Amino acid sequence: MAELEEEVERRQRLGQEAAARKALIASSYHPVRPHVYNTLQDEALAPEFLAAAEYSTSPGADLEGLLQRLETVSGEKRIYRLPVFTAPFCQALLEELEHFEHSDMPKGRPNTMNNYGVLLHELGLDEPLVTPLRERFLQPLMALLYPDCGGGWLDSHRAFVVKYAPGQDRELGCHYDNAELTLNVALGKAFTGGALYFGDLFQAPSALARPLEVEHVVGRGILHRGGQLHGARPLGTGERWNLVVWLRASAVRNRLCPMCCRKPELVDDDGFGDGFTREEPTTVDVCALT
Ligand SMILES: O=C(O)CCC(=O)C(=O)O
Ligand SMILES: [Fe+2]
Repeated sequence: MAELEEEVERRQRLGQEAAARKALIASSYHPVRPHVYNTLQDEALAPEFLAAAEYSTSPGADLEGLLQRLETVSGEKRIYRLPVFTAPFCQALLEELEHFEHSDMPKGRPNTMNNYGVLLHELGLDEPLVTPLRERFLQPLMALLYPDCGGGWLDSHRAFVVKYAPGQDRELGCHYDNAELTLNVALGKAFTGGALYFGDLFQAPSALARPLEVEHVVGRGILHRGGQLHGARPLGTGERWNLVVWLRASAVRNRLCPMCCRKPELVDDDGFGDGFTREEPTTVDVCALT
């Protein structure tokens, strides 16, 4: 019980501590690649990603059409892949993240599983980079790929970079994400090993029976459901930096917490917290439209 109470208190402090780190970083951190802080421009995005997102917002777009514009890694597991950022943008973002990692700024770690890497929100990269990426590009794609998982109702996210290197974290245990949907983009550097493996949805019996191995390809992003069991194999050589965006739809998680599968009991928090809301997002009653 003491351990549990301590963990509850730790979690209750997270929001405030993150806000304090964010404020300090905003006032004293000097970026090395300031242009990654500019509002996301189409030039930063891979042509394939732009084309898939543009198709998804066009009238009459459907799943079949979108599937022609991205790679289906597993139809059965509904795992997809496509280039997300241009190589120069991946490089610039990586340089910025590495510069931050080497700075003496305070660092909140991505989650309970990763000891290295950074939270993009604390770095001030949510507003210019991740929020536009979610709203303008990921939402239309996800609405077609995963309409049943809140893909069309994404209203918050938790974005972080995970880093694997010799002498640091080298692998990631099997888990499911605190997210309805996840984007995982390999930013670099050069590395061997570190493939992702995917089982079934975590609720399924023997969900890890025959895992599917998926190699990371630098510049490409993997899309999957948050509840799909997965982990990362040990890094062989080099360093691996990946941008992970846990995408959340309050319309889905307000009904059922994706971690414990129960009706959530909410506690006030700063910012987006874990993506739950007290109010339902305004929805359009399509049956009332005539
Ligand atoms: O190491 C990876 O690429 C996977 C990271 C991941 O699954 C997570 O942070 O939720
Ligand atoms: Fe994950």
